[in-house]
Amino acid sequence: MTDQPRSRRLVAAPSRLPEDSLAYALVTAAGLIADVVGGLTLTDALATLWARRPDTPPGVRGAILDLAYGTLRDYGRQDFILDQLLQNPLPEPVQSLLRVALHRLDTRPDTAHTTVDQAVEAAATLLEGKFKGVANGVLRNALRQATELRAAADADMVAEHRHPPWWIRRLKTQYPKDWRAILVAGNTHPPMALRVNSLRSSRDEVLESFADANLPVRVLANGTLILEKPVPVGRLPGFAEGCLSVQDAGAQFAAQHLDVDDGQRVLDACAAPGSKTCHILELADVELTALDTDASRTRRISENLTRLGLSATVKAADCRNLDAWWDGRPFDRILADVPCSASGVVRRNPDIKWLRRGGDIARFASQQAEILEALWRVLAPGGKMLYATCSVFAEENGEQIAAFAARHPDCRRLPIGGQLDCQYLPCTDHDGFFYALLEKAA
Ligand SMILES: C[S@@+](CC[C@H](N)C(=O)[O-])C[C@H]1O[C@@H](n2cnc3c(N)ncnc32)[C@H](O)[C@@H]1O
Repeated sequence: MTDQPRSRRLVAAPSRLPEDSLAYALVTAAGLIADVVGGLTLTDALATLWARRPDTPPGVRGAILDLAYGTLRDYGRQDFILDQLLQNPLPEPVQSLLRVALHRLDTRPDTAHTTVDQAVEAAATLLEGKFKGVANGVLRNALRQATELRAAADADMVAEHRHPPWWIRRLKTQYPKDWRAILVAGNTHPPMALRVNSLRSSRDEVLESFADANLPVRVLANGTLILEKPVPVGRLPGFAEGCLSVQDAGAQFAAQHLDVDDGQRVLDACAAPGSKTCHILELADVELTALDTDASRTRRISENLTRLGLSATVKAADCRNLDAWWDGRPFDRILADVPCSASGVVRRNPDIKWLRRGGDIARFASQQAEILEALWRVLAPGGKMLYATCSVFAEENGEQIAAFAARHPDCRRLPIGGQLDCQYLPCTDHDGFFYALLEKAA
């Protein structure tokens, strides 16, 4: 995905394909991939798709999502293979249809011929069917040359690791030992992780209800429940009653590391959609202000608070603009869960790795530095601020905090689990997160 003009071009699946056919899922997923190639996030592309086709049955939605997410996880590999098979890229969305079909050939070799037939059916409905023959030829060549193509892809850095070159190089420099494991984790399917709302239920009660519902689950050291197989939230016993929330185990460390106590005044400065806000309120009886600059996303904070039976003051404001939201009373605890590259959560948002550019990291870092400066002013003497990102890049994490501490003699860094830079690398159990706890001199 190179620097393309950011455009919206969702492709409507032609109605003559039956909705429950593989061809329909392939062509619809191809439209989503073409949107991402055009610069849209997958979340936005999906929102548009479901708004246009609200009656899509759950099974069809699932098939489209699997293909779209899987294709974006593997994107670098399919483009490498298409480069070997095509003289010039085909116009969108045909090129993306081939990406999706290659992804399916790779992951479902048992149904290779069905995939090719259905992809050709799908191609017949795009751009007046002009590329049906080419699609057929390319996919059949991909099957015939599978062994050679696989070997060539394994020898190419981007095709092998399925991340952009600048990203791989950065990780190699910053994590000489772990870069490969980080990339592998970024290409896996994320687990469905849950948080128990201790105000509404106990972990034992939840475990019992899951056993009754035949939903196998395991418990991590920080209390996170990991479902063996993801299910729609509607099937989770106790979800509607506010006993549970969906939240990655790495994200659950935020409220746990903030060190909150009853009666404190707490600020969650970048709070939407409010997962960590709610977790803090489940852990302690505090007076909490939840801020977010994005007014549409602050509504999600309020919805989550209501579902879980919690309350906080929710405001839409840029936390750097103190005049817009601060009443002058300092906070005992501040969570600064700042906007970041999200490089630690690419397995959940695989479009991110292709949409980001290397230069974005410095832009995030300077925005984060501004947020830290503003929030330090509203922290009470003796108070603590937890800085958090879901990034693995040092510029946004250790380097950011080292520079901040150097600028502020009244800042003392407190260890978390024995470490000043608490970097959780993405792995089977959790996404990648960074935490640093800062105390202001009394
Ligand atoms: C990592 S997300 C927060 C996730 C949230 N803490 C949670 O756990 O649900 C970062 C958030 O920061 C918000 N944001 C970005 N810049 C901001 C600013 N200057 N002031 C307040 N919020 C900001 C974004 O709108 C986004 O919702």
